[in-house]
Amino acid sequence: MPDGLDDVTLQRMIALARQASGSAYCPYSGFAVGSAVLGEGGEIVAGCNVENASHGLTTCAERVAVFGAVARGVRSIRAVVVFTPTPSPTAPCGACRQVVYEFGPGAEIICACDGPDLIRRPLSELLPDAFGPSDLAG
Ligand SMILES: O=c1ccn([C@H]2C[C@H](O)[C@@H](CO)O2)c(=O)[nH]1
Repeated sequence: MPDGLDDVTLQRMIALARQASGSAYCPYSGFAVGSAVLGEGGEIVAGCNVENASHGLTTCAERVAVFGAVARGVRSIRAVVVFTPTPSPTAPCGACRQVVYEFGPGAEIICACDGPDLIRRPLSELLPDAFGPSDLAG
């Protein structure tokens, strides 16, 4: 796996993402999501989904976590955990994959849930041939 995410850090990320899902503001969907982002220096920043009465302004947990990490100075993301309190794991939406790519093209994505299954994939598999900063360089 990219950058060898150790099990202690992974379990800590899952615990923080699970805790963050408890703060989700999701009165419209009832679908609570928590996320935890691991920065290059080992910092972990969590987020939850925040819905809005306009629906279109809803922000996913992963983006809340990424933006929170960036606001704390993180510029390189090693891994992202997505937690849903469901029997099987949920993969991140396309918009969140693109946002993670900006700061972590080599990141590992881990999808955890209340059941035993865990999805672990490099972002490069979830978002192949991605558009990114280098496409604007020329
Ligand atoms: O990867 C995902 C997918 C969905 N949601 C949120 C958005 C919305 O609040 C609810 C239902 O789509 O789940 C996330 O936070 N992350």
